[in-house]
Amino acid sequence: MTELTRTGIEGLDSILGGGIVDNATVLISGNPGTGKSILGLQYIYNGVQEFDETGIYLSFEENREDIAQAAESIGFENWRELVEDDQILVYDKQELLRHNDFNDTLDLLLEEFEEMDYDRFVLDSLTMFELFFTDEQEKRTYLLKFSDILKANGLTSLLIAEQSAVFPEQDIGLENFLTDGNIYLIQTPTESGVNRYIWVAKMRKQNIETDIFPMDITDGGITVHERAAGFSMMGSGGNSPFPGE
Ligand SMILES: Nc1ncnc2c1ncn2[C@@H]1O[C@H](COP(=O)(O)OP(=O)(O)OP(=O)(O)O)[C@@H](O)[C@H]1O
Repeated sequence: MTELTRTGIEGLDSILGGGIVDNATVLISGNPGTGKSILGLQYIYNGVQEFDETGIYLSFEENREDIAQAAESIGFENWRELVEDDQILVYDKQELLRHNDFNDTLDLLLEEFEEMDYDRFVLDSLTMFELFFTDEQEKRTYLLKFSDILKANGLTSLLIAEQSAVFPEQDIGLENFLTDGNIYLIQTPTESGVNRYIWVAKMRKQNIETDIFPMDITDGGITVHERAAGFSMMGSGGNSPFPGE
């Protein structure tokens, strides 16, 4: 039987058919503010708190203090303790961008991963790869190497990408072809705030629900409601049904 890594996010695991297949690499995409970082933090935090699994959180976007504050503000009050205890390993932007050579930094990281025994991995975000690798072939080769090493080290990974929900057949970044799964976070403006949605568009080897489901972000993080939102990305003539997408 396939072993699954549960996200522990209410509603999401059942949409995923139980969780994410162990050692898979899943792309989490969405516009700014859609909840990608919160999903990443929650995945790592739940792993430790609920499933006794360790996690690596790697951020090119924020420093260690910002990450801890974000975790605390969403209700993960013992985040710092878990980091001090090495149950969560954080690499922040200051550490990652310390070396002049991005390639060297990545190689050093991958070497370190090979000596570690962690279960979960989050990268926030892939934008750094876009900035660094101007050559598509080079980027593709590197991303394949990166994802192979994550898998070989038993890490079940979420890679965060700044991109809106689009059709898989359309203009879509190369990294979509290198991952085992694609999850999109979507928000639409309302008079009083935003409506939030999650769409599991692809998950290799898993029987997933491909409807779009509403979700909320509250204290405690993301909750997914298992009542489909009543629209789909399929058959809308190439245009996203979401205003603002
Ligand atoms: N405690 C909370 N209750 C409700 N909403 C919250 C809470 N904390 C954060 N949010 C909402 O979560 C969203 C931010 O989520 P997050 O930072 O994960 O987004 P993101 O997709 O990673 O954005 P970016 O790409 O800009 O980093 C904001 O819209 C904010 O309003």
